[in-house]
Amino acid sequence: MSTSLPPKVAVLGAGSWGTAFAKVVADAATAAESNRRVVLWGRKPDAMAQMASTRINEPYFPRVKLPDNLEFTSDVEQALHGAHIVVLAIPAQALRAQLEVFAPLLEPDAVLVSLAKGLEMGSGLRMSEVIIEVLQGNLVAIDAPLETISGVTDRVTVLSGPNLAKEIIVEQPTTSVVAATTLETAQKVASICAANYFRPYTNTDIIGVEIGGLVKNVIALCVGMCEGKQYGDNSKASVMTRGLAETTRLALALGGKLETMSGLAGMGDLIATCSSPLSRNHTAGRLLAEGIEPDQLHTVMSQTAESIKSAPVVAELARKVGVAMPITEAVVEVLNRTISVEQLAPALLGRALKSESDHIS
Ligand SMILES: NC(=O)C1=CN([C@@H]2O[C@H](COP(=O)(O)OP(=O)(O)OC[C@H]3O[C@@H](n4cnc5c(N)ncnc54)[C@H](O)[C@@H]3O)[C@@H](O)[C@H]2O)C=CC1
Ligand SMILES: O=C(CO)COP(=O)(O)O
Repeated sequence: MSTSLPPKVAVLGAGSWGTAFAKVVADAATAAESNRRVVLWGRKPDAMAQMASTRINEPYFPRVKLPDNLEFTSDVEQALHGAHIVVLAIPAQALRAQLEVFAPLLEPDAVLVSLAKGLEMGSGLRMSEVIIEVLQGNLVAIDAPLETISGVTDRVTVLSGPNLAKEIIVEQPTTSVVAATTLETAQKVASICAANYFRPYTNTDIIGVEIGGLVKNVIALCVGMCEGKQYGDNSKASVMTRGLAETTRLALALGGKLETMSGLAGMGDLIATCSSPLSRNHTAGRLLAEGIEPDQLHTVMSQTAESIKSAPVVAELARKVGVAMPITEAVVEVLNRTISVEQLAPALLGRALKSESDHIS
């Protein structure tokens, strides 16, 4: 990358979180009096042209004027040219196909930041694993040196935490976590998104941060069902707490760290998503309890609720590594229509009694 160009961040995906996060990065640049460029890319040319002229993302945040230093484009080549940090705000199941298009256009030293909270159907891979696989595949295809190929791992980072986009877009204060293989890379990413209403922490537990973020969506779906059934706070607190227990079991089995699960990407995000009517996963659960069929959810909501597709993949991964995840299994049964929402509580409460500290089941 030429040193004469200003630093540049590209945010790919102009949905709810991509737009809100691009605003965070643009505001962070202003606060730091940096000449860093921030570009938001979306796949729909008309929508991006309208955003460029009005500075408003009408379908998602019709009342929010986006910052003057945020650029908009539907031309991915233009977005990625000179970008030293590339943020991926594309839903989990679409990420691989999109990244295969983006990969040849990336700057060779670009750091990637994954915002998605899901597991890939079919492969069962976490998003950081999908990104590494695609980027390395692209480098192998062009016969890149081995150290360049293995170096990809250190350029892939994850950002997760209690980050409801609808709160962040109106600048309500929050925190988040950036995870990378090295603290140095995590700090580099944290430095471009530290705004006066957004405080990113850093750690090196990519597995824990990703598992916390994606499993809490499944738990939020279950809490949403409680909400829809008008169960009270005892029920919801029980699902959240036991949900964190099974999330922790899975994270540890995969190599994640215990302390991550009581941090922002574990407990923090779980509390935010399970408690908030703004959460799409929580909303999806409530709608199921109100009688909407699982295959109608996406149409009714018109926004991504990752747990609908990730829940069966989480359950499969847990079975593969020998971890019991009863709440996740029960949610999958509701999504498959093997049991009804009414049968969810009896199915969970009727299991054999056990010690609370039993880490196996
Ligand atoms: N909205 C939120 O509050 C937060 C969302 N996330 C995660 O961020 C990810 C993205 O979610 P949202 O932005 O909320 O979803 P969204 O449903 O608001 O937007 C998704 C965007 O991706 C675009 N898209 C869909 N398929 C695409 C494809 N094949 N290629 C390019 N673009 C495509 C859509 O056009 C849309 O603009 C999800 O994994 C979600 O779990 C994480 C934290 C907060
Ligand atoms: O991940 C989120 C908050 O941290 C957003 O949750 P939803 O995808 O359920 O809206």
